[in-house]
Amino acid sequence: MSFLRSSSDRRKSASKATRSTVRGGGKSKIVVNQRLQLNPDNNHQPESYEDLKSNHFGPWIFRELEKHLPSNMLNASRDKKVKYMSGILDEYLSPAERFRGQKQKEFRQKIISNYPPLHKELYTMHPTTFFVPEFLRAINDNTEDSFRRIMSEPAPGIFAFEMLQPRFCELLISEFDNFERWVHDQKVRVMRPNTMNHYGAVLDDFGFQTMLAKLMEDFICPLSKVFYAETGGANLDSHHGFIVEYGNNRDVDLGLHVDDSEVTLNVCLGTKFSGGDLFFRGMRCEKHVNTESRSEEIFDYSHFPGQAVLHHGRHRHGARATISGHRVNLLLWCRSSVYREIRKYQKGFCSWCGECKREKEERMHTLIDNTKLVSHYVIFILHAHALLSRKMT
Ligand SMILES: O=C(O)CCC(=O)C(=O)O
Ligand SMILES: [Fe+2]
Repeated sequence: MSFLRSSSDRRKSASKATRSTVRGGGKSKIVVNQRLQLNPDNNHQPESYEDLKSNHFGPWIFRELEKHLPSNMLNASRDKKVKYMSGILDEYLSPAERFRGQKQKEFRQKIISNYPPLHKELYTMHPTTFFVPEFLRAINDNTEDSFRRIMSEPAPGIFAFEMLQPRFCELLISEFDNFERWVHDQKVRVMRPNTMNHYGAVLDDFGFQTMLAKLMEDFICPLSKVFYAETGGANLDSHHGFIVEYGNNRDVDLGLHVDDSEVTLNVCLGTKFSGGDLFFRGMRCEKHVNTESRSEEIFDYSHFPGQAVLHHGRHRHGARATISGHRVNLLLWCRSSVYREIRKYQKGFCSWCGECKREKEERMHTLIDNTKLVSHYVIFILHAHALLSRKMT
């Protein structure tokens, strides 16, 4: 999903949303539809859209867009505003995206209206029962110092901290098991979390969308604004939340990959297992995703239940084989449509990609070497010239 799509699409949609051409008497004139105001009303307090079940647009986009509504819409009912804004936002989607979105919505609605949850209390955010007190305190204090007090940064850009209460982890695994049993008994076909995990489930598909949106908005965004501001973390606006599962008759390991996310939260839920270490191999842009790692980029990490790891989605990583037991993790891929749009227009070296940095350094060295060579040559010529002119006099 991307909020603003390719440049030509965007231009087309934007002009559709703001003005239309009326032909009459051989002349054409522009009629302003007033669907949005160019300048936001910053004094207006937008509604909360946390619970919105939009497949494409996060609550953040609706909140920002609300400030651009025409004045007669600003105080309309929330439902009316949602309908109005969805109508405008949908113009930014391709027919294929709209179709996929509609299918996904129907699929989710079907599951949600039939699946009986086992632990209803998990489906709405209860910070004090979900999180350990130290994590909550750090988020409430909301400063880089308070975050760093509870986090370690064992390798650049990778943060580890205790996050979830043991009881919450237990209940989430039990809810996931219950869902798996239901899927099996009802012979429902479900989507797996991604192309690489063949087990596990998408939490957003069976009722967790609102809770996970809140998890991202209130508990991950404060961290990502500080630690990943330059790489999309400043404006995360959608998520993909899922469970992965390894062990006997399940996935064994996960090969080296990058996530479809700007920021990834990976929390180990349990249970008892050996092996399953995470391994990291440095950040790479799209162009350099398959290049070699440098020794300083190689980093392995042992995860334990309740422990969270936060990393950039383009930080290459994987999970080693789970040798024994059952390993279950909660993954939240957090995305920024604004950042993705900006990236499309960025050319040349990428400041965070290890290979771009290496290429840049190499070019700098070549440039310096060439400059040195030229200056040596110039000095040599000057000397020779001086010598010759001395001899001639
Ligand atoms: O198994 C893990 O902990 C890693 C999972 C992961 O990287 C992913 O699903 O994207
Ligand atoms: Fe991953």
